[in-house]
Amino acid sequence: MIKVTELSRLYGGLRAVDDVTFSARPGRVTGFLGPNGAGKSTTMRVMVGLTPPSAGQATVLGRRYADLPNPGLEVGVLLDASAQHAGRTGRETLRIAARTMGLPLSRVDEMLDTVSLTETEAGRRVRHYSLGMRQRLGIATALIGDPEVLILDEPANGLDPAGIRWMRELLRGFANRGGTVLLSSHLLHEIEVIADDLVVIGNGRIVAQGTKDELLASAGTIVRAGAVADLGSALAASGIKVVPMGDDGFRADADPDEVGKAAHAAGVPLRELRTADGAGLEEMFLELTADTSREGAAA
Ligand SMILES: Nc1ncnc2c1ncn2[C@@H]1O[C@H](COP(=O)(O)OP(=O)(O)OP(=O)(O)O)[C@@H](O)[C@H]1O
Repeated sequence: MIKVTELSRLYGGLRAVDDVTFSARPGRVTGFLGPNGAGKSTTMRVMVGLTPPSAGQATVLGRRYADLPNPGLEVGVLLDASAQHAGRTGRETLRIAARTMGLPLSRVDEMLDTVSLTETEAGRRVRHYSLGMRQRLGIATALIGDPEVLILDEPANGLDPAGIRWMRELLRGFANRGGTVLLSSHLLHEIEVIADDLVVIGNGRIVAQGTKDELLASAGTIVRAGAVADLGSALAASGIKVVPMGDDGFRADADPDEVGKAAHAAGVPLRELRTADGAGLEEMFLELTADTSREGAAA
């Protein structure tokens, strides 16, 4: 369990993290989603004691990270795969992690196997690793202490499609065994396929949170018609809020039944009527973060 309570972190006048509250629960993968500069990394750095909060707190398994006696046995962390010591081999990196945590060195081979780094690759220096290999090594280091909680910042960066699928299955298995996973991403589709719960952040503030299913359900209905102006009037007359989609339709804040009835009552023939589901999450993400993303601000 990870709990973040009324957390703020200021850099000079900038509120990088602004009164953020959420939790990540055991048995679930929680996706921490937001555009560049939203405050994801800062929040995660506070969680693992690398950055002090300006206000509020973050606890892992009921305690501040700094108060965990042997944190690697409870929380696996991967914040920046490129920050690993470039002069060490993969195997050395894992041996040091195992020694620091007081683990048998047999864990090193187990972890190399888990993340599919070969014997030869494990013998190479990290400076010669690709980003994807560094991510695998970082995940191996995070998992070596057999922790209950995983905190991963953009773990899919640099992984090829097969690597992304592998990681997805690994994290799913971890959560299914009762583990807590928090992973950040600015890649909506990556998060959408893996996460059970979502926390969306923009400009340091939480803009939406809930189960993925709840957020998808609240994404509304896609509706299109040849007579798009008439459709707009019909929906407005029924008190249904809409956002334009393309030049012939809307995303409506209502379920398809209501939208269909409103169009039917006004005699507007429809081209399309469906729940927004998967496609809606992207739109919701862009909408929720429109005030906060660079593109939104520029627009
Ligand atoms: N040490 C620091 N000093 C000053 N400003 C900082 C520092 N660390 C982060 N910031 C600022 O805080 C804000 C949030 O940054 P953060 O790295 O947490 O965002 P992020 O959501 O992880 O973004 P990305 O997806 O690009 O990694 C940004 O405006 C960033 O410039």
